[in-house]
Amino acid sequence: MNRATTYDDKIHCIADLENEGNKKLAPMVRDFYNGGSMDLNTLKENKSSYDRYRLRPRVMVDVTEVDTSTTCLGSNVAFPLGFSPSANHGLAHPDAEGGTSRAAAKKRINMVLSSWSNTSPKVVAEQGKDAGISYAQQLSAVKDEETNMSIIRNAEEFGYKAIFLSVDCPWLGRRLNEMKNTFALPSHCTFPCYPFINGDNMVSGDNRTQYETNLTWSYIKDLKKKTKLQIWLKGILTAEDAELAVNAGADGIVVSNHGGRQLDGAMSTLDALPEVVQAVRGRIPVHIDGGIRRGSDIFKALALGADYCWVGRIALWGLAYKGEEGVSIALNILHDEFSLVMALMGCTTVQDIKPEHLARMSEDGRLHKVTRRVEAKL
Ligand SMILES: Cc1cc2nc3c(=O)[nH]c(=O)nc-3n(C[C@H](O)[C@H](O)[C@H](O)COP(=O)(O)O)c2cc1C
Ligand SMILES: CCCCC(=O)C(=O)O
Repeated sequence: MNRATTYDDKIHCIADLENEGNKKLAPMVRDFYNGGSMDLNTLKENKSSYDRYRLRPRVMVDVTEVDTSTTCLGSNVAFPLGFSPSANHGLAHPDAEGGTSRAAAKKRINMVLSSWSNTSPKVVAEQGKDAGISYAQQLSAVKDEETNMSIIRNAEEFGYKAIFLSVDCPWLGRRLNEMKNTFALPSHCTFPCYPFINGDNMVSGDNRTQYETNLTWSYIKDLKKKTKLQIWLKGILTAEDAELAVNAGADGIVVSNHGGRQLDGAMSTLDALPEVVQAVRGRIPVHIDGGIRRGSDIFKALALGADYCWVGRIALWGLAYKGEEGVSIALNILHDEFSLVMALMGCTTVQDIKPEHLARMSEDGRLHKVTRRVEAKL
């Protein structure tokens, strides 16, 4: 591909999709999707961290063929990107999670379904059954273990490959937008994983929706005995917890801060990534989400040691803009951008992407070539 592709008369990059998608949303939904907790510092840092790295391109490489494919959860995928779990796709467009899933299947990338989805896990997985992609079920463990297990049993039955346990939300973050807007769900939004909810309140006093506050490492060991599905931990930010996660038997880690919606002031995920990668030492895969908006961001995360990237809000903006088609536009943009960056960086396979492809800008504006050893020091 030598010339840039046009996708849609209004959408040429993810920033365009964010603008146009947001225009179609009611303010309460727009703020719920885009917002984070408290002062939004972590939310902003997730994005700005990517700008602290510059690319060190290598030239005079034959880039006639660039292979962006990789493997994730046992599937060969088109490029190292998938959909993070995000609640309430039905607020963006009637296509909801089914549309997101069809777009993922068309592009051949993986998807994690939120336990707070408005579409059933069965229907979501059916959309991609012929595409060879993998689905994972996200779980925010609630106090009632029967409810947790019913979600896991459904995931097993409908062919999901893994449970992504969110470990960063024993208490829900303080999201000021939801307070200011008195966030309430429209009556058409239901939660198939929590079929007993029939009102506008997602997290009530009921044990079946109250988050479990006493999750500790033994929970992972117990869970591993109860299901054959892989157990991934989503929301790890430190080397210490990465080591404990490996010891507890986690099958993978997602370096995540919940898109800046939980602990404001927490490290950005790109800043946390090197210490987690170093602690894990290749024993299990390390993935990342948060703030990824361009193909070059995916490249940077891989160069710092991530095996795969996930995006949350981009799917929501795509859905808001044009349903499933909007999500496909987003994926085509990101895939094309990533292919182009690989070519211009002199990389023809994903395995070619190395720390040496980056320089980090320090506070005094100087650039420092990245090596795994230097970067792992905080
Ligand atoms: C509207 C919204 C809802 C979310 N719901 C969930 C959820 O149900 N479970 C979860 O683990 N993470 C949830 N997340 C966090 C995402 O999985 C992901 O970590 C985050 O969106 C990544 O950041 P990004 O949006 O900058 O890509 C949600 C994020 C958003 C924006
Ligand atoms: C009640 C939690 C909703 C899903 C979630 O995790 C989020 O909005 O970030």
